[in-house]
Amino acid sequence: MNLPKQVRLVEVGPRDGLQNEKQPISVADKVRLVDDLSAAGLAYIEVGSFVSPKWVPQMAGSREVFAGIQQRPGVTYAALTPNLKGFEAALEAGVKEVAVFAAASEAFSQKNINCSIGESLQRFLPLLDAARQHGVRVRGYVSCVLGCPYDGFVAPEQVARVARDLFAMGCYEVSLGDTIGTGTAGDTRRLIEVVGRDIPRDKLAGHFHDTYGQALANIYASLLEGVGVFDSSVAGLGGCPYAKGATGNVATEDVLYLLDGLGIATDVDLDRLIAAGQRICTVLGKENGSRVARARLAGA
Ligand SMILES: CC(C)(COP(=O)([O-])OP(=O)([O-])OC[C@H]1O[C@@H](n2cnc3c(N)ncnc32)[C@H](O)[C@@H]1OP(=O)([O-])[O-])[C@@H](O)C(=O)NCCC(=O)NCCSC(=O)C[C@@](C)(O)CC(=O)[O-]
Repeated sequence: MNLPKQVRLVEVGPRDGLQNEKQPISVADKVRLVDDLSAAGLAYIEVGSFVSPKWVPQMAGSREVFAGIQQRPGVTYAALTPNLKGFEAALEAGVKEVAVFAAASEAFSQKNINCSIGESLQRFLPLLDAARQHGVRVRGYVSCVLGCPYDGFVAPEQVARVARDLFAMGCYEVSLGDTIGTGTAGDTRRLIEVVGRDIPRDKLAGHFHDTYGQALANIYASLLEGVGVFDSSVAGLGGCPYAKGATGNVATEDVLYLLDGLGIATDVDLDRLIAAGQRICTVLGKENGSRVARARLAGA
């Protein structure tokens, strides 16, 4: 087995995990979550997004969250920005790394950011220029890489075109999002094979929602294909406001357990992570979405 020796985890819980919550979550609770995650050893945390508050009300306090967190050395605290306006707001909040997000399906692009794929890419150009000027790194996302809630099947070649454009315009890494979590390990390997013709595999990341319970299998398939960066969400929090029925991202605790079993070390303390996940679940009044956390908390 030729697995990557190191894996980088991108913790998206405070953003992807919380953006869909209907109940108000205080800035203090969001700050506590981010601080708990960094204390557990996660080195990359997506803290929030600078998007229209009419579209995603839960992320409206992102500026305050950035102001409240304890920034630990060596940890990247990132934000989602859909356009120059969002980028400028992020910059004002002191954000040092942002992510732009496109989709591989036209219908999802319209529902999520109210424009076509082509228009979204045009919007990102001035953002990437501004980011270069300010020394801000930009990550790219492609949604619906293994299926779209509106258009159904999405061809890997279409994903590859969008990913290639994001990479060519300066995104240092492209995260491939299985937004609705329908993809299988076979689909994942084919996708990486196609996208990997244009983009080095060490510049790709996997972002698997676990709606159909395939996320860990898809991560393993990605590892076999040489991808070594994965997005995950503590306690499996989340869903997507524009993908009905989608559950959260794969739980970070479950990914750690998988990696540990493969002999791939991370610097994350699983017990502290489980405590962080359980705390936010208590705040939200939700069951913990991590099977590993549930098992450990039950004494298994
Ligand atoms: C992109 C827009 C803004 C277009 O929305 P729009 O309505 O077409 O924008 P607009 O340019 O016409 O502006 C309309 C209003 O929004 C304001 N506005 C404009 N931009 C901003 C901004 N950045 N921040 C704050 N406000 C903004 C603007 O100032 C104006 O305010 P008004 O004059 O009406 O008071 C909107 O559709 C939007 O904010 N969408 C965000 C959707 C979102 O956050 N989705 C979830 C994240 S993506 C995701 O979860 C998938 C991912 C990444 O995890 C991977 C995966 O799983 O697939």
